[in-house]
Amino acid sequence: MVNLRDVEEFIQQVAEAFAPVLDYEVAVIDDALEVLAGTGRYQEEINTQYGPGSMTRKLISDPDQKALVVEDSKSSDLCEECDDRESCPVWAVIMCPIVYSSEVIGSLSLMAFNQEQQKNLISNRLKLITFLRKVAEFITNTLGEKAMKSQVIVMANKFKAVINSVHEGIIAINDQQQITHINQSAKEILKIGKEQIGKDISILFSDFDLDEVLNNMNEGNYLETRIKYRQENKKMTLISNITLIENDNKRAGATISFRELDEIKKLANKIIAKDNQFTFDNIKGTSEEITKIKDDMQRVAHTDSTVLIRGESGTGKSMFAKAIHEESDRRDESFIEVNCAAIPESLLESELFGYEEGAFTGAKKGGKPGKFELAHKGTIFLDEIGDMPTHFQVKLLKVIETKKIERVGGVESTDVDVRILAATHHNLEEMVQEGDFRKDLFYRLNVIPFYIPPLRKRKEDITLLLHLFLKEYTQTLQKDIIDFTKTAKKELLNYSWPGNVRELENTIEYAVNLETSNYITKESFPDRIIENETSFEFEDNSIIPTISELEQKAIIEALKEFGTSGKAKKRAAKALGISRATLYRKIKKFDIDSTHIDIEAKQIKELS
Ligand SMILES: Nc1ncnc2c1ncn2[C@@H]1O[C@H](COP(=O)(O)OP(=O)(O)OP(=O)(O)O)[C@@H](O)[C@H]1O
Repeated sequence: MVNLRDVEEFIQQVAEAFAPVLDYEVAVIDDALEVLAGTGRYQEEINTQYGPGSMTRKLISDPDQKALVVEDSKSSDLCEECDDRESCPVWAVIMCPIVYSSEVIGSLSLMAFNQEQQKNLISNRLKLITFLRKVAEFITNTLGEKAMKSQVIVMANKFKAVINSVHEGIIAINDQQQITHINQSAKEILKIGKEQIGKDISILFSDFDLDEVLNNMNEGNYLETRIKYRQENKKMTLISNITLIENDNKRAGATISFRELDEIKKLANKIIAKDNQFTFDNIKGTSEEITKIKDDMQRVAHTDSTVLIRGESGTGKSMFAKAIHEESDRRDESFIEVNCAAIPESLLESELFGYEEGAFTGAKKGGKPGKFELAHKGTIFLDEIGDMPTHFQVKLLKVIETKKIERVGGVESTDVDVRILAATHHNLEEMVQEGDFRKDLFYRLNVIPFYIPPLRKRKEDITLLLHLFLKEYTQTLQKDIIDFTKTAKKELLNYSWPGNVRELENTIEYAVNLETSNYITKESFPDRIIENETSFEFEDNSIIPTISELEQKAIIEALKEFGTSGKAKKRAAKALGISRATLYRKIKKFDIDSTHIDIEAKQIKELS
């Protein structure tokens, strides 16, 4: 909101400048009816406030009035309501409004204090009104300029505050490549001060060439590129966004906003880690084997030694690798996972070691860092290492031994500080024998070996995981399922789980989806689980059922066949070749739930 008081001094100077020339007294009154400036008698009235009957009030209430003229203050209607009419020394007045944005914000008047002045004032009224209106306009313009200036200052301060509060470093340059602005973050990232202002940008970024940047800009007039920054001992790669500044369709300079590559990697890593939370706590299992593996891994996590994790597919090798990284001192740095089996042979080198610009047709501008570079200071997880082509194994071995990588098409090698974790389901010893895996690489990787036993070898974990996933999927799928029927559970415990935890999880998700009752029945299992049942029981020595299990199974089958009523149990006992009392005792011992058997028997009957 503008106020005439903002230019009070200027108005007084204006009044004093033209009052003597015109030979009238001048007064400027604001919209609070206070005298702001005045000459002669009015100088003493500065800051005096007029009452509501004053002429300025009349101008304010009717903004269309171009001017008010009092030819004789004693008889004019305009002075009728004025409190000072009787004592007023003024003979005649010409008053013009001072208008700002269509609102009257004050008045400018010329006053006659004797008869001669009165006569001249009235006879020159038209000329004087035109003059006063010009002066009023001049005051308004000055006020506008002042308001604009302070608005520009406020905006510049706000802009500065915003620019200084962002994490990106921002440097603005003019058309001559001279630095015009450096924000706070840029000063901190590059460890520079404002003494760089006015200098050529190449003093900071030696490779920077505005003409070249402009040639490579895309349609939105910006370019994403990497910038190398070297200063004394400091060397860093910046990920930058260069935007063209245009004025009247001509280039006026550019802004370069940037972040340190390492900083971005850390940030991305934190976000991913937060989402996934891969810690040892997320690896479920109470079996002796899993407990020991978790304990040992937590111990070796803090070293930089290479770890090779072996085990069948789906046993959780990737989970363990992520957990090692999360437990290690590198947890705040990148964890880069590479599935060696999924990368086409021809791309392995550029994916792992990166490439320089122009290394091959289709190579990206500015080149591309490889997985090893991205994992710098962090961990690289080489999954399915057994599937890495033999000719590439030599290159990998060299990197592991020298801790240096060379980008495809590059001439310089770069140091990489990376902890290596690897995994495979292949029998690497056998592969070494067959000549499919290099012996030297095997030894380099097999520094700390871990073997994750298959699920069928740790029945305790099957039970635990069954219930964990059942709980998880009943919640996710919003089903009202309480448990597995005993038969269903047994079926699952007897299954060989060739796909291990991954297969178990999928099976439970499948069953929870299909199940319509409150208990998971074996009918909700995928066919392979049921079909695999018998072959498995005698296939693997480790899971030959015990006599007690067979006994339990026979009792359940008999109860399903004959039913669970008193009479039915008598018949079941007979069929089993045991006494009724023995049958009751065994039902109690094996905790066989008649309700489940009834549900299942009913469903079997309905299906048959
Ligand atoms: N102990 C466990 N606790 C909870 N979930 C597990 C466990 N082991 C494996 N999983 C789950 O099983 C699935 C397979 O795990 P992961 O990918 O780590 O296995 P893998 O051994 O690396 O398999 P592959 O060799 O096929 O790559 C994942 O969904 C994982 O969450």
